Amino acid sequence: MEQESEYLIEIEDLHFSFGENKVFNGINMKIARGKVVAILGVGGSGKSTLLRLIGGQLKPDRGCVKVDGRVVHELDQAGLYDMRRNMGLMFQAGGLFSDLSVYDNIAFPMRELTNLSDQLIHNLVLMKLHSVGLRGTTHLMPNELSGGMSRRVALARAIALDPMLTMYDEPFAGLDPISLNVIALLIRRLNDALKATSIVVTYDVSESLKVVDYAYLLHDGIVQAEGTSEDLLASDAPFVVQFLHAHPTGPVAFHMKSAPYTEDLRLAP
Ligand SMILES: Nc1ncnc2c1ncn2[C@@H]1O[C@H](COP(=O)(O)OP(=O)(O)OP(=O)(O)O)[C@@H](O)[C@H]1O
Repeated sequence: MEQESEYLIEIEDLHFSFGENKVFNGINMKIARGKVVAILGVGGSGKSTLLRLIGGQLKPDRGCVKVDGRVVHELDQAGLYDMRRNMGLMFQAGGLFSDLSVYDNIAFPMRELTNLSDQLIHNLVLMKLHSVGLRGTTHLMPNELSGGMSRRVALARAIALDPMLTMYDEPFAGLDPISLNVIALLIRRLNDALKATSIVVTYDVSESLKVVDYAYLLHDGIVQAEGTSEDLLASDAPFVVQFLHAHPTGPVAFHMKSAPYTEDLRLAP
């Protein structure tokens, strides 16, 4: 029997463009099973695009993403379905269904993707809500929750089917510092309790580095730096220093790539 790799995700020489816009120019990553890994980068550096390549919603131009040993872009429909069933995704700002109660939001993936009985679903929904500290909110509608609470419900929904991989896209965006801390610790705790693997995509460096095992810094289509939180915090590489300490000047330019200003102005009517 083939031996299981230590790595759940292996990304090899990944190239990807949206038309002329080259988002990845040869990315390599290895994400070990059981770990919580941060993908860090400024807005537009391709973090969400990377999640879509891992989930098989996009296909690489070159290179590949392997999940659990299988090349994602070579999977057929059944293979993709099977893989996605084992992935939990928490979108930016939670993405709860606004017309479903908290209970029904969490039951939704169980009803859609399993044949579990209503009784079992009931118990599982309560267990998931209990794990995020919100068992008392089953009857509430999303618009009755605070930002931090709705993020916790979204987290419970992301882990509804005990996924082998949970991907969090900007889980901290728009939260107050206490809620943010609660979510970060929950991501860590749930990952360890489920013996799962998690990817956290975020620009929130300080919060994520407190709870992750490893982090990758994306910029200009490549991995600019990687390492444990300790490695990155101790690094004196200019890019890492600028990014970690949010300096407005340094290798990360304020302006997006564009034609020279004078040329652009001349084009104006
Ligand atoms: N569907 C799309 N079609 C065309 N271009 C896209 C599409 N989605 C993203 N892009 C472009 O790809 C690049 C990477 O975007 P992406 O959303 O992955 O970055 P990000 O790091 O997640 O940004 P943010 O933190 O702001 O969400 C950007 O230049 C963006 O404009």
